[in-house]
Amino acid sequence: MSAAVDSADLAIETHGLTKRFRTQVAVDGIDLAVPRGAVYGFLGPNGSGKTTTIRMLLGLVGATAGSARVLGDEMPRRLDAVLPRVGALVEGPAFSPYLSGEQNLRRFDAADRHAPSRTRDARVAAALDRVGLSHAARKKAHAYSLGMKQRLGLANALLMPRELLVLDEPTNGLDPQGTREVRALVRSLAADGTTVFVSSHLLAEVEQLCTHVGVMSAGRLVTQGTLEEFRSTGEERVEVLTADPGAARAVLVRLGLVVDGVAGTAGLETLLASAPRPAQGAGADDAALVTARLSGDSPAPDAIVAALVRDGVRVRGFAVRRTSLEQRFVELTGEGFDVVA
Ligand SMILES: Nc1ncnc2c1ncn2[C@@H]1O[C@H](COP(=O)(O)OP(=O)(O)OP(=O)(O)O)[C@@H](O)[C@H]1O
Repeated sequence: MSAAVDSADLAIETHGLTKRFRTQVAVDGIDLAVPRGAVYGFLGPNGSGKTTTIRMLLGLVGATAGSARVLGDEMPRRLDAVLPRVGALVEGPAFSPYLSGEQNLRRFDAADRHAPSRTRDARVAAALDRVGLSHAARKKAHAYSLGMKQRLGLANALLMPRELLVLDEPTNGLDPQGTREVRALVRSLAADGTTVFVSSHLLAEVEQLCTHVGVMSAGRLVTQGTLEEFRSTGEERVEVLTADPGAARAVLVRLGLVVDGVAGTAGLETLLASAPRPAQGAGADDAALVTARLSGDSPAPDAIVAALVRDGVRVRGFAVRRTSLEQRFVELTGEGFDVVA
């Protein structure tokens, strides 16, 4: 799905990246291409290999095979040059519950040999401000809500200027308010031009936040590209509710559509929900639903209806539907997605 992009324009690039645990292949030869400036949603069901990929990108675990470049440098060989430019939120940082948010950040910053102590106070204050925690800077971390803790984790990732943020399920376990806060923060960081690589098992989250998407399924990257490309690859189908399914099928075939099937009345709920109620005495009992795929050469929907009517097909309902993103994900991964926002 994705067009070739120059390596220099990529914040993350992997080739055949693989991780095997004993007999299990957790990540199976993936070729990631994350353009600089993108908000890249790394989407997949639980256990599909997202965290393992992120851990390899950050040099937290070695790859079994393949290569990875982060911000143009090979990982993990150039770890020391790369990591200072990357802010990461992988598993929540181990904050000390009895220190304040501010004290926790100072402690983490002091442990970072790239962080100048001279500017520490200002940088800690700026990071707290950035994530909206200035008011709670002196509060002990144990008194923070989950959303606040997650924002403190992001503040930690932002103590130094970063070119790339890598966030592993940043809204996992948060209540709706915390989720909104973290998403708004990610959006504002992206608006500053920071490349964001964010994993999620929530389709709605990726739709709301991301410019690009990569979909993992059982260790494989099954698709990647812009969100727009992804939306536009959904197929369009026409659905005809009719008492003359045989004649309808013949017309659709003549017009060059690929007829998927003819369903009995059991499958009609979706169409009936959006179609006008059949007139009395013309109930759906004797009707069937004929579905067919549209292609680029297919006539316009109104021409299809006209052709059906011209041939005497009694059309009781007609709809054009595009495969939803959710259906696309299910098709790609063979698994149901958690689509809760
Ligand atoms: N250290 C490990 N040892 C053995 N197997 C592992 C290890 N880490 C991960 N796995 C396995 O690799 C597969 C991928 O796990 P991973 O955590 O990368 O998936 P994920 O997409 O991030 O899922 P989740 O959202 O649940 O974290 C899983 O089957 C997991 O059990």
